[in-house]
Amino acid sequence: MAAQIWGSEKRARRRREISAKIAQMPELHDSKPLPFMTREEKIMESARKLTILTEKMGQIIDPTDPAELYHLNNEVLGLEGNPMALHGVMFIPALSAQASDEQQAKWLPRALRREIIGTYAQTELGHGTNLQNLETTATYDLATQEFVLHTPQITALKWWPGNLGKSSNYAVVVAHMIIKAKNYGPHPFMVQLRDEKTHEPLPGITIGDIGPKMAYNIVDNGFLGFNKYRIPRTNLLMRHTKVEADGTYIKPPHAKINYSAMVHVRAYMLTGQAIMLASALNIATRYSSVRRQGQIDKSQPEVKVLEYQTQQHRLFPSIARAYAFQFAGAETVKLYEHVLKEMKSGNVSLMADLHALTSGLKSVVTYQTGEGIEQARMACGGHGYSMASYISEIYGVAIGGCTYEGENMVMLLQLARYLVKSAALVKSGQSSKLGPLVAYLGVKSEPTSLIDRIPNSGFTEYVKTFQHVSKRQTLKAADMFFGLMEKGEKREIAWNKCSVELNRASRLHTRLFIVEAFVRRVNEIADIRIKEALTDLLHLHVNYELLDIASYALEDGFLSASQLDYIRDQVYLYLGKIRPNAVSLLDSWEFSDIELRSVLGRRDGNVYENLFKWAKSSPLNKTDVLSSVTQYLKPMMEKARL
Ligand SMILES: CCCCC/C=C\C/C=C\C/C=C\C=C\C(=O)SCCNC(=O)CCNC(=O)[C@H](O)C(C)(C)COP(=O)(O)OP(=O)(O)OC[C@H]1O[C@@H](n2cnc3c(N)ncnc32)[C@H](O)[C@@H]1OP(=O)(O)O
Ligand SMILES: Cc1cc2nc3c(=O)[nH]c(=O)nc-3n(C[C@H](O)[C@H](O)[C@H](O)COP(=O)(O)OP(=O)(O)OC[C@H]3O[C@@H](n4cnc5c(N)ncnc54)[C@H](O)[C@@H]3O)c2cc1C
Repeated sequence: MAAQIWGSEKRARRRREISAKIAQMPELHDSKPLPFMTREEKIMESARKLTILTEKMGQIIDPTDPAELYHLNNEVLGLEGNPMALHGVMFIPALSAQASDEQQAKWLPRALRREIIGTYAQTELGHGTNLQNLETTATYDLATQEFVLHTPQITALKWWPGNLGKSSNYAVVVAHMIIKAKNYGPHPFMVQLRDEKTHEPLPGITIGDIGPKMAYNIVDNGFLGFNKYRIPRTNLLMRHTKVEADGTYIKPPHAKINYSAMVHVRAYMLTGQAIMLASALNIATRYSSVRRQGQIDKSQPEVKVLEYQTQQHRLFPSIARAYAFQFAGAETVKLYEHVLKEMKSGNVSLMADLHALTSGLKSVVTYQTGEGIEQARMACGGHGYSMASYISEIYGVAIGGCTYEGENMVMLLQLARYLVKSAALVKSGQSSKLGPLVAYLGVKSEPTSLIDRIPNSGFTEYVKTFQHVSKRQTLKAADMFFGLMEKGEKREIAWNKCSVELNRASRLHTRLFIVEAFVRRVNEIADIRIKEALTDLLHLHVNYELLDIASYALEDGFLSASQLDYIRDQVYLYLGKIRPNAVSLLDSWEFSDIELRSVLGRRDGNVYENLFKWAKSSPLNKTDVLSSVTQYLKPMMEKARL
């Protein structure tokens, strides 16, 4: 099963080997539990481990393999980020995709050797979503052949970029490029921020940390202002766009090609989200099979809380989602790598499809991951609320994904633009022009679902039902939009008035893709036992998801009330079938105790003793009487007694 999750037996084996090596290297372990550290201590601890990793990485992993690097990071540095998180996640990908060969030769080896630390600085205090209204300017000075970076007002301060505040000394900065008074829109520039020897900010740069956040507090998300700060013309990233010495602008082959670093993260973050969901579920499911509370049959002893159907209903559909996201994420990464290769050789025709797909997936996956992790926390009762469970940290990190790389509603609306264009093709009789991901929009469906009518139909009838609801909602939302425009409404106003319906279509389309990716994967599996276990999970997934969106299928009679009862019964049937495999389905992800960082989710199940040990190690317990008591509470009580 681990081979299915991680992509191959070799990958699963390598993960195990890497975890085993890390287990033997105490210098790479947290020196004390992260929740007991201050933010400064955590950053220091992370930097300490990071430098050891830079030295010893080659002994543990193949540093050129992103999957091994990701695993090493998760084990050693953890989810809360690290002082170089953005260096790998966005700085290097931005340089790789947007810098010319000559620029790459100059900067990439230095970045890869970690001679310099970089980040991606795009979002500002006043604007994050609407890139057209970013306010930082890069004005070309023809006389000196330099760009002058400037922050005209406080809202133009860069705000949020990870590791910008304290750790990075370089950044890819996105600024509006102005040449001879003409604004060419946002473009990426390579900018040195700090002196390489002293790490002091360079003159003309104002920089710092934006303060503590809901989670991710090891990352020094930062602010950055420029006061007429000059960089050479050749620091504009010039793989796709060029500016010649005389100010001549050569436009890129696709208007949005400079957005590729964002698409990179949107594609790769899906499996990251799946891992976080599976981690929280691993903790909750293990704990639920240790925790005994109450009886189902009063004549019997107390049961493990995992025996309760409500507990299974709370956890198991999310287990199915974690697998579904992992499989959909793996497919998306493959597609991304393919499109990137094509883009590098000048073919930009697949960018729109990839943008639409990753926009929808990013939104649905992060939202449902957040939901699943929060349910996992509640499933652990009181102990879930303790930082000893570590679930709250996983939650805080995971839901950051609903916001970064494009706020979820906004990204769903990006997918909706693609769906509406596709609907227009269907309406004008041009279904043959639909791309493969939306081809179903042009296919006539049966009048009613055959879900419970065709025995042994595999998952075909389910897929058809998902296709039907997605198609219907897409065409309905598109009709609403076209209808408003026909009535004379301006395009943008009509769009806004339909945007809730449009986003519903985007969610349904994305959920269909996730179901299809799961079905594709299960169909590929040769090992009978693995196939059986995953088929059970897929049954739970399709029935649970369908129940969740049933109103769309009920409103036009595609599903009947009796079919809904059938689907509900299937959910209960598969909850019971999955119960014996539940812990194994999560243990198959092979998270080590070091990686999980959870007292509650320990592999050995020795929860209570370790919770007590954890509580005793709280800094508050170093002394029996705190100074808050001697200074304030004790005098107060004494005064009251007089
Ligand atoms: C390697 C491992 C990675 C693991 C990762 C795990 C964890 C990550 C950890 C921590 C977080 C780290 C980093 C976070 C970083 C950031 O958040 S960086 C900042 C991200 N910011 C955003 O995402 C901003 C969101 N806004 C946008 O993307 C754009 O403004 C928006 C697309 C909303 C609109 O752009 P705009 O230029 O204004 O668009 P127009 O209205 O002019 O045009 C829309 C048309 O353009 C098409 N389009 C837009 N984007 C793309 C694209 N990327 N590719 C292809 N096409 C694109 C769009 O489809 C429209 O086309 P039509 O007009 O409909 O044909
Ligand atoms: C943990 C974290 C890490 C980050 N790291 C980085 C980084 O490394 N580099 C970087 O540059 N940035 C980074 N960011 C910033 C992040 O990319 C932005 O916050 C994000 O893109 C959302 O933009 P915003 O803050 O402007 O939200 P807003 O756009 O102000 O969103 C507020 C509300 O307005 C709604 N809204 C906005 N526009 C529309 C619209 N057109 N239609 C409908 N609704 C709309 C949204 O849906 C939302 O409900 C990070 C953010 C976080 C939380």
